[in-house]
Amino acid sequence: MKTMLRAENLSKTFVLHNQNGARLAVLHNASLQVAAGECVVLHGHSGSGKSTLLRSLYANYQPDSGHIWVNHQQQWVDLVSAPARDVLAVRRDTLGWVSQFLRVIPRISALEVVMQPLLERGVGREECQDKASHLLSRLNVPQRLWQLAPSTFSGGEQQRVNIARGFIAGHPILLLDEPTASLDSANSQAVVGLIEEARAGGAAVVGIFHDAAVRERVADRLHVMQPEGGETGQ
Ligand SMILES: Nc1ncnc2c1ncn2[C@@H]1O[C@H](COP(=O)(O)OP(=O)(O)OP(=O)(O)O)[C@@H](O)[C@H]1O
Repeated sequence: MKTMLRAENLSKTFVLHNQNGARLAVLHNASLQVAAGECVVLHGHSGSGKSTLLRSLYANYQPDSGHIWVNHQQQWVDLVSAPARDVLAVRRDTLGWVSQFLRVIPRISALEVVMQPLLERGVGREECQDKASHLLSRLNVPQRLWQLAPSTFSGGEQQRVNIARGFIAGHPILLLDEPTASLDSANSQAVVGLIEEARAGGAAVVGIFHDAAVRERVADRLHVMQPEGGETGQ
């Protein structure tokens, strides 16, 4: 199967400058490969570095060493050393991200928030709107909310807008940070359905899922984080 994402020997130590320079070694030579059509779930105790690894894969955190190779339009790009404009291009076309929380933009409607990643690719408004409506319906976001800004939505409603936004562009690689954390079981099932479809369509998925039932259903493989600040592959 085609490899889409290859992280090699990632190390990350946080230095807390405002706390006497305390150092927290979180990742030590973490390596991970994900193929098209595969879902790898990061697994380990609280504080073992799952979010740190996932954020590094999205280039939100800069590792101290190592490489993050992304198969971007048939070319390998190393996110650790790529210039910012290349990171943005990879995020627009190849690497999708669903965070735990929606970053709400005042006065922008839920529909518009969901459409944004596709609009940025130059897709026509009508098609974006159709896809956004379809996703919001699947995720049970009531139509009366679609034209409203999500700032007043419940936590679960905001999260479902966030998930619709994360899935709309059909990115070939998807990074999912606890996408079902604030959802009830019916809505979790809807998200699981989206993940399964994305995977069947060839997406490479890396995720964190605290819900064991969701994890067992979506994971092809677990990537076990090594306790005590170290970390190993699979
Ligand atoms: N931005 C940061 N600055 C300093 N320390 C951080 C930062 N982000 C994470 N850490 C530390 O790194 C360690 C790993 O955190 P991380 O959030 O990656 O763990 P996790 O496995 O995702 O945990 P959980 O399952 O509880 O969400 C923790 O000890 C945390 O305090």
